[in-house]
Amino acid sequence: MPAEKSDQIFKAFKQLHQSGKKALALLIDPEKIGTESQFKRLIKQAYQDEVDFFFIGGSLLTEKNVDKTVMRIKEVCADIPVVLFPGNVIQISPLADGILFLSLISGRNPELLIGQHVTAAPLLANTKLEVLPTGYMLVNDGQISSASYISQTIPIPNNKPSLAKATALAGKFLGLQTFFLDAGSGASTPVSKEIIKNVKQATQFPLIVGGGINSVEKARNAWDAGADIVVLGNGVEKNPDLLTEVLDFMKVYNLSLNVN
Ligand SMILES: CC(C)=CCC/C(C)=C/CC/C(C)=C/CC/C(C)=C/COP(=O)(O)OP(=O)(O)O
Ligand SMILES: O=P(O)(O)OC[C@@H](O)CO
Ligand SMILES: [Mg+2]
Repeated sequence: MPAEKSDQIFKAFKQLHQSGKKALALLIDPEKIGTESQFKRLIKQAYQDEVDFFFIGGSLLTEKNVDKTVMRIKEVCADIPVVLFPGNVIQISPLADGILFLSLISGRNPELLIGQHVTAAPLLANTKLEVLPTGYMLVNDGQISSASYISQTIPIPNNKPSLAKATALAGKFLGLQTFFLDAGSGASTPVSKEIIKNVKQATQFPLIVGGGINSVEKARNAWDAGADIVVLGNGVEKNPDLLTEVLDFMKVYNLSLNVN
């Protein structure tokens, strides 16, 4: 019998989308977490600053330590959702709360549109992980990111909102219910406001935006354009104070929207 699944994470995503309240996800790369004490400090900081979600994953993870990373987060804060953001099927951990079941709809690589999913589905059915069907779109101006290289796909050009909109609409018509626009980790230019606006307006579903967001201003641009959840990865790896700065700003931003 398949394990019973909760729908708490998708409910939280929908609540954000419906209320207009903004949220932040901290992306943890299990292979870039530094020493035990540095990692504990970061997770405690995220907890105190009230981060909304932890995302865990990477384009290419070479050590099998996703389980251990989830456990170490849960030891410090059990009540913040830990969501897998997997580059492939071996990054599944039954200890997390949910999984972004990404289909790379900006690409034409069948393995990442449906292949990994067929391998993962029976495993996921036997876990309590909440499965979040997510249209994953890489958007970039030609810079090769780990995700575009590993997936061997061409991102949607950042100045072609009509292509992004058509792709997202196709994802919506296929039944996807969350969308993730990613410029790729460490991108020099984040996803454009125009693309975020178009995809949000076309899908009317929760929207996650990440890649190259390494300042309060870039986070604000993404939220202003329609992102519900902004993802921070490399920026916080380089400067943990960025997390506090962005979360402090987000609280004021949400107060100004009067949606708390
Ligand atoms: C459905 C399942 C289980 C797997 C399929 C997953 C898909 C479609 C993946 C799409 C392509 C891909 C390789 C995505 C990776 C996204 C990710 C976790 C990026 C995190 O950043 P990195 O690209 O690892 O950044 P660094 O190079 O900075 O480490
Ligand atoms: O590491 P950064 O540039 O913040 O990107 C995060 C994530 O969206 C990458 O897939
Ligand atoms: Mg990585």
